[in-house]
Amino acid sequence: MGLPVDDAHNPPRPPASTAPAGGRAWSNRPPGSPPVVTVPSPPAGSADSHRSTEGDIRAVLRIPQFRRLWLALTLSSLGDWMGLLATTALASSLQAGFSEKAYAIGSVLIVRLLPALIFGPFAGVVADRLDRRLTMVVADVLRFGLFASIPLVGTLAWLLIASLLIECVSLFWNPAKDASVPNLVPVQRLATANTLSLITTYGSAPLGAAIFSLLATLSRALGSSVSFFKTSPLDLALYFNAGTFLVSAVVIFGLRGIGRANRLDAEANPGLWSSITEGLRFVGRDRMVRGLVVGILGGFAGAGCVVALGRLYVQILGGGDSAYGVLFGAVFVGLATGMALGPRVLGDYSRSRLFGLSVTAAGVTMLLVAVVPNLVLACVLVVFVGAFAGIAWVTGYTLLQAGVSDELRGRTFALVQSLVRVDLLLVLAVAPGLVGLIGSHHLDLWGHLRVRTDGVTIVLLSGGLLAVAVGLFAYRQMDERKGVAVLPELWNALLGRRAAPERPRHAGLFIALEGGEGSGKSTQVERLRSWLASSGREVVVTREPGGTALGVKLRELLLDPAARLHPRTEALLYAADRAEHVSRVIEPALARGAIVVSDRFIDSSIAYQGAGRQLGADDIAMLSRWATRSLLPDVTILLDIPARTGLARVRARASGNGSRHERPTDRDRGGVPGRDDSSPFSRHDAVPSRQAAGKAAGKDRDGPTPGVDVSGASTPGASTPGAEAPGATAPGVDRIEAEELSFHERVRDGFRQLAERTPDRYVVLDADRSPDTVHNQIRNVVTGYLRRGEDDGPGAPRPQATSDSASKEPSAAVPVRPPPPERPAPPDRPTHTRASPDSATISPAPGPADSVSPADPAGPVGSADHADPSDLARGTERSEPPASGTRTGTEATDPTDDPETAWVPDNLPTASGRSSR
Ligand SMILES: Nc1ncnc2c1ncn2[C@@H]1O[C@H](COP(=O)(O)OP(=O)(O)OP(=O)(O)O)[C@@H](O)[C@H]1O
Ligand SMILES: Cc1cn([C@H]2C[C@H](O)[C@@H](COP(=O)(O)O)O2)c(=O)[nH]c1=O
Repeated sequence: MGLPVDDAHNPPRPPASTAPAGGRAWSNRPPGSPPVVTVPSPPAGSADSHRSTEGDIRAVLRIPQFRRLWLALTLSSLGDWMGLLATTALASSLQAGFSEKAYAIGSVLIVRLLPALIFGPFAGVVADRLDRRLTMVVADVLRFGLFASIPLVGTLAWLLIASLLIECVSLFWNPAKDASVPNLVPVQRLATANTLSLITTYGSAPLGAAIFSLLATLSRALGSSVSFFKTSPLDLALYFNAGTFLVSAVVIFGLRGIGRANRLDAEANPGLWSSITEGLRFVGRDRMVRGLVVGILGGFAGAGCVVALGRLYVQILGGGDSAYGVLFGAVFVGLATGMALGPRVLGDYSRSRLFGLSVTAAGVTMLLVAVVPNLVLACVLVVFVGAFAGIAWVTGYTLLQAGVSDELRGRTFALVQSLVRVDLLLVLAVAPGLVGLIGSHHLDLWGHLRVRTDGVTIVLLSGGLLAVAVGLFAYRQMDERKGVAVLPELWNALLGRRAAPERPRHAGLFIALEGGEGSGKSTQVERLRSWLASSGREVVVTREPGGTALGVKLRELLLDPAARLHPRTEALLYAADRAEHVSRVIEPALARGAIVVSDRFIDSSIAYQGAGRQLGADDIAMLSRWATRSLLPDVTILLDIPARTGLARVRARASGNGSRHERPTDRDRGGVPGRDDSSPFSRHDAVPSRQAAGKAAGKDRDGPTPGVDVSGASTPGASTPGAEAPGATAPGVDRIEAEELSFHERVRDGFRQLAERTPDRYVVLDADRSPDTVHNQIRNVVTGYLRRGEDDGPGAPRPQATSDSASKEPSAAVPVRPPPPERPAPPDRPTHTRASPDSATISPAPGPADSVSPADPAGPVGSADHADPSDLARGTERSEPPASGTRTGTEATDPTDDPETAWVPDNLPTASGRSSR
C-alpha cells in the first residue's frame, strides 16, 4: 500500500449490472469526457436522511461483507504506516554518518513515491481486469513476504528494492479495494463507506506509530537478555508489520462478495499527463483553485520536511527510535484532531480565509519546531503543526469539492494528487540531501548560548518559511472578504459566535426606499433616478418583489388577491424573490460601481411578514439574510406615513383618481443595453409589476393622489376623503394592500422600530409632505453618501454594509456598518462637486428659489431635477462643510430657508458613523 492518498473523491465504479435504478450513471460516457459521478441522496423522508454521521457509520459497518473489507483496510493501513516508520528508521540505523543517514531515509521515501507517480494511472485499469479478491489476497501475501524479508536480508540495498516492490504491489491493492466497495454497500451508503475508509487510512497512523514505539521500546528492553533484539531493535516492528498483511490476506480471502469486474473501461483513470494538462488550464485560470493548489503543495512540502527529517531531528534533540515514533504519531494525532475539530470549532468562519490562515499557522509552528531545544516541547508543537495541516486539508478539500464544477472536479483532484506526489518526491529527495550538504554544526554565542545551525534546523526553518509564504499567497489569492479585519472575525468564530458576514467591498452605492403602502416610494424612486442620471454614473433602479424575470412571476403570485398563501409561504416567496434579485441584479450592479436604487428591500419583509404577519422579526431577518448573503443597503430611506393616509392614496390611485409612476425602463435606469442582468426592466420597457399582478389598475399614472393634500400641509392621518375602509377588497387593490388597517399599522411600527434600532443605515422622512419636499430631503441624504464616496476616491471600493449575525441582540435589526456620509450641506449653500468619471456630480436639494409649486406638484418645477448637469460639470467649488450643529432636524437657522426643503434629517449619520441624535 502506498503513502495513503485520499481516494474518497474517486469512488470506484460498480459493475454495470449492479448499478441500481436511479443510481449512479456510469455507462454511455462519450470518450474523452470527464467521468461524472452522481450519488443520489437518500429518498426524501427516509430514515437515512435524518441520521447522524455516527449513525450512518454504524449502519454501514453492520454490513458483514463491508465490515470484513474495512477490517482488511485497517490492517493494511496500520501495516503501511508502521512499515514507513520501520523502514526509514532501519535505513537510518544501517548507515553510520550523519549525512549518510539522511540520504538513506530520503531514498526510502523516494522509492515509496516513485511507483505511484509512474504506474499510478494504469493500476486502476489493471485492477479492473483481474479478479479483485484474488488481486488483493496476492498483493497482501506479497507484501507480507517482502516486509518479512527486509530484516532477514538486512541491507540498505534490499530495503530499498523491497520498499519499491511493496509500493508497486500496493498500487494494485488500492483500486481493487475501491472498486469492490460498491459491490458490498448499497448506493446510498457509499459516501459514508468512503468517509470511513478515509478516516481509517489516516486514523491508523497514530495507532501504527504507537505500536511502533511500543515495539521499539520492548525490543530495547529485551535487547540486554535476548541476542536477537540486541542486533536490531527494529526487526520486531517489521515482523509485526508483515503479519498485518498476512491477516489481511486471510480476511479478504473469505470475502466472497467480490470478484472479477463485470465491466471494463479503459478510461477508468485519466493518465498522468492528461490529468495534468486537462486540469492545468482550469487551475491556472481560477484564482481560488490556484490559491488552493499552491497552499496544498506548500503544506505537503512542509509536512514532507517533517517526515523526511523527523528521525534526524529527534536524534539532534537526544531522542531515539521511540521518540521518533512519538514525534511521528504526534503529527497524525494533530492531523486527526485538526480534521475532526477544526471545522466544528471554527464553524462558519470563512473557508477561503481559513485555508490560507491554517497553512500559514502550520508554517509558523514549524519555524518554532525547528528552533525548539526540547523534545517534549517539540512533540507538542508538532501536534499543532499537524492540527493546522489537518484544518487546511479538510478545508481545502471541501473548498475544492464545493468550488469546482462537477465536470472539472475529477481532473482537478487528479492534478492535485499528481502534483502532490511530485511535490513530495522533490521535497523528500531534496530535504535530506540538503541536510547532508549542510552537515552538523552549531554556533556558540557569548560562550554559553548554543545556536543550532545544522542541516536539519536550517531545512526545517526553510520549510516553515515556505509554508508561511504559500499560506499568505493562498490567503491573498482566495480572500473574498478584503477589508474585513482578520483577527476579530477569527476571535468571534473561536468564541462560537458567527462572524459578521461582511461582504467584499464594492464600488457602488446601494440605496433602498422603504415604507408602507402609498408612502410615495415609487414616486420618489423615479425622481431620484432622474436626478441621479445627471451624475454620469450608472444608475440601476429596481424593486421588490419583481426585480427579475422570475421575480415578476413571484410578484404576480404574491399580490394576486385570489391567491391564498400561508404566511410562511409568503415569507419564503419574498425571500426567494430577493435571493434572485440580489444575485442577478443588485450584486453585479454594485460590483460595476453603479448606484442601485431599490423600491423596497429586506426591511419590507421584516415589517410586513415579521411585524404585519407576526412571524417574528428575527426569523424573517435571518431568512432574508440568508437569501441575500447578508447584503444590506448602504442607506435605507424610510418614507414614514400613517397607514391610513397611505392606504387612502393607494385606494384613490386604484379607483383611477390617483397616479402611479411608470416603472422605469432600461434606458431610464441608465442600465447597460444588452446586459443580461435578468431584470425584467432591462429586457422590456414594460411596466411588468402591476400589470403582471393583473389587478392594480390606476397604480401606474403620474401625479399625487387628488383629494390628498400634497402641499406639505397635510395632517397625518387626516387625508382620507372617500377612501374605502382598509381591509376591503377593491378593484386594483392587491392582496397585501387589502389587509386590514391594523395589519398596516403593525407594518408601520415595524419599520419605525427597525429605523430606531439601526440608525446607522436609516433615514426617516415624513412622507406626508409634498413630493418635491420629500424629494429634496432625499437628495440631501444621498448627496452626503455620494460625497463620502468621492472622498474615498472615484470608484473606490466601499466596505459593504452587512447584517451581523454574530449579534445576540434580540432585535431583528442587526447592527450594520455602513460608510457614514458627511452631513449634507445646507440647501441654502448650493454645492457643485467636481465632475469625475466615476463619481457623481450632484447638487443637494435646492433652496427656496427652487421650491416646488403646489400648482404642479408632480412636476419638478425648478426642482432638483433642474440641477443643470452642465453646470455641475463646470463647477469646481466644493461646498463648505456645514458648521457642526448649525442645523438639526427641522430647525433652520437661515430665515430665508424654506423650512421644508431645507430640512436635514435628524438621524442622518455623521462622518463618525453615529446618528446625530
Ligand atoms: N407626497 C405625496 N403626496 C400626495 N400624494 C402622493 C405623494 N407621493 C405620491 N403620491 C401619490 O400617492 C399614490 C401612491 O404613490 P406611490 O405609488 O409613489 O407610492 P408607493 O409607496 O410606491 O406605493 P406602493 O406601496 O403601492 O408601492 C400615487 O397616486 C402618487 O401619485
Ligand atoms: C418586498 C416585500 C413587499 N411586500 C409587500 C408590500 C407591498 O404590499 C407589496 C409590494 O408592492 P409595491 O406596492 O410595489 O411596493 O408587497 C411584503 O409584504 N414583503 C416584502 O418583503
